[in-house]
Amino acid sequence: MNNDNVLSKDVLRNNITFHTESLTKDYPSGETVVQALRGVSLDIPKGDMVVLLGPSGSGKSTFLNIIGGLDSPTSGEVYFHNDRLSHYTEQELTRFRRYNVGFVFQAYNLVPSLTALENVALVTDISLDPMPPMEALAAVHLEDRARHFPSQLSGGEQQRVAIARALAKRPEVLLCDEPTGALDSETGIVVLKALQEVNRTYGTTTIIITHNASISAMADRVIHFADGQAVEVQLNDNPVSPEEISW
Ligand SMILES: Nc1ncnc2c1ncn2[C@@H]1O[C@H](COP(=O)(O)OP(=O)(O)OP(=O)(O)O)[C@@H](O)[C@H]1O
Repeated sequence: MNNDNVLSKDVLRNNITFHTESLTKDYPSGETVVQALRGVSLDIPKGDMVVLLGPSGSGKSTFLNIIGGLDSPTSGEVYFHNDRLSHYTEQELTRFRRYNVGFVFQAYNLVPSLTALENVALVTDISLDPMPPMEALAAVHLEDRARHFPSQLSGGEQQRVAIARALAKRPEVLLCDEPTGALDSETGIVVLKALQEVNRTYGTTTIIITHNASISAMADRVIHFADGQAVEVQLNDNPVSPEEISW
């Protein structure tokens, strides 16, 4: 990393995990271009539970992928604290993801031939200061399923293993793209409860994309996307527990 990637001292943002400025992302599509993001400027404070809401195609996943270092913007800036991700090389992005970001997707992406514990341990092998895999499973209340294979676990349990795997490297950030998208409401609530507990216990900044507006009741901050822009940010002083959400 060179000095160009460090924000100047007068705007140091220790309590802001992500800061974006006029972020755009264009995808070529045949003869035309899809403008997936059209100038997104946001702050995501450290430790917040954030929900991203918005219609299909409004740019939520594109935004998440860019702040998570999986993709690069066409223009604009992304800072992770004082580090300018938008100018990182591929190698720097890989290191950023490895040490700072846990991803949870709608598909659990567990290795079928490994037990729950072994799936979590895969990640701790390449981390700087990992959690013991059993501790990560305990954080999502799955100690008693540690020796089970994915096929022996329910969908909700598999998603909780995926959360444990993301958590085990002690990331500052958990980025979750439709984590309950494949689950029924009862199971979805258990998964959201696991995410809320992780956020509160470890202070992990947690960003959840969902189509389900009722989930926003558990967030500290709700960001509404429409047509490639963040059109509204709502702050919630009294986030509820997932059990209180009417689905
Ligand atoms: N890799 C890509 N190549 C081309 N177009 C893309 C690519 N990724 C996203 N897009 C387009 O960018 C726009 C925003 O997509 P994005 O997936 O960010 O929206 P979203 O709000 O997450 O939608 P959903 O809720 O359906 O997942 C869409 O029009 C989409 O088709």
